[in-house]
Amino acid sequence: MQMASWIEPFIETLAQRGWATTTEAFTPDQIQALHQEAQALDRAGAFRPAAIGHGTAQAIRHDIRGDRIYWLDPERPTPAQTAYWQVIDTLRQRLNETLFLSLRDAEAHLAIYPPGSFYRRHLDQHRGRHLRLITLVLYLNPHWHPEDGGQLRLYPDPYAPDQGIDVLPKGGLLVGFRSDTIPHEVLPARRTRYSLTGWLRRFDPLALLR
Ligand SMILES: O=C(O)CCC(=O)C(=O)O
Ligand SMILES: [Fe+2]
Repeated sequence: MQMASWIEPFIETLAQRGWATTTEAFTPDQIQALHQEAQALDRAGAFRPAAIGHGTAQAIRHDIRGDRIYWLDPERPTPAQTAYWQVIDTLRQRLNETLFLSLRDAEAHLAIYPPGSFYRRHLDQHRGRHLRLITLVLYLNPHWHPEDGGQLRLYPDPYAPDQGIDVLPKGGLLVGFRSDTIPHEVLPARRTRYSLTGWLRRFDPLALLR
């Protein structure tokens, strides 16, 4: 199979400036299928309020993070999720080959931000745990406009830490950025905002002890 043409420039840009976007990773049909799945799962009550922190320090804090989430089970993918994992895995392998990363696996959750909700500025690595290296956010929102809010604001420049770059969460857009170095936030959404967020993780030596 020929390598999808978006992958090489996406990885090169990600390596150079720490973040990259593409609209070519998924077809409109794939995005629509994932969006419908998210809505059906939500109607079935499958989403849970997202917590902050890790382990026993977990807490629900709507003043920090107001989305609800549904973790995908990579062992039991739906057809729409199979297509998603294939793209994520191709990207993971290609990142390993070109940047000599040792990305071992991925985890991903669907997220729904109801109107008025947001996620304050943060990094995607949990304190004391450095497994997540690359964050990949795929947006599932048809017809999203600037007045709908919900922008992802990235702060990629350590020398201008408050200079943000806004990304509109339009359906079909995939954003990748370094989980360890790029602070980011989700601005308040004015419509229900759908996304599928994945993290590429390196090998966890502690897993051998469990
Ligand atoms: O949905 C987004 O644009 C980013 C979400 C995020 O930062 C996270 O889930 O850690
Ligand atoms: Fe994040």
